[in-house]
Amino acid sequence: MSTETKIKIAIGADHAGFEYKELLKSFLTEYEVKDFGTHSTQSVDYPDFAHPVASAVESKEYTFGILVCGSANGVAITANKHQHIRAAICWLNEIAELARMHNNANILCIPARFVSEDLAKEMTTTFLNTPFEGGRHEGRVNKISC
Ligand SMILES: O=C(CO)[C@H](O)[C@H](O)[C@H](O)COP(=O)(O)O
Repeated sequence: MSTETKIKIAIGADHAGFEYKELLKSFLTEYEVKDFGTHSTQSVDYPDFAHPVASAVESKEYTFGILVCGSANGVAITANKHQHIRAAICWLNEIAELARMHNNANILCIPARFVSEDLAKEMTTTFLNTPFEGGRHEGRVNKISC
């Protein structure tokens, strides 16, 4: 039994992202993942699930967040209302990489209705394994918070 501490991930979705959330939970075996819901495909309101994930990351109890909805717009708009959250909508693997390298994003937002399951998994792996570059990007990121 490894005693190595696992990186903690907060994950959430609305009904449109539910199936991808379940897919990613089963994929993220190397992490400690907390599921903030929703727990079915019954229609729900995305802010009810994006806010708790954003709060969990903002508190630093969780290192990263993953949010999934149909277009990713709803969860991203909601999460970015939180002062210390940088939620990035990603639809290409390179965008997920740049979200971490250049923007130090701490929440990955996935548009379930517009990307394949394989791409969702690829972007998640990239996002979680790409460090922030710092340097010229540090000052830019520090200017984001009002
Ligand atoms: O916020 C969104 C749209 O920009 C999300 O994609 C939601 O998942 C979507 O609005 C849900 O749509 P539905 O018709 O209620 O399933």
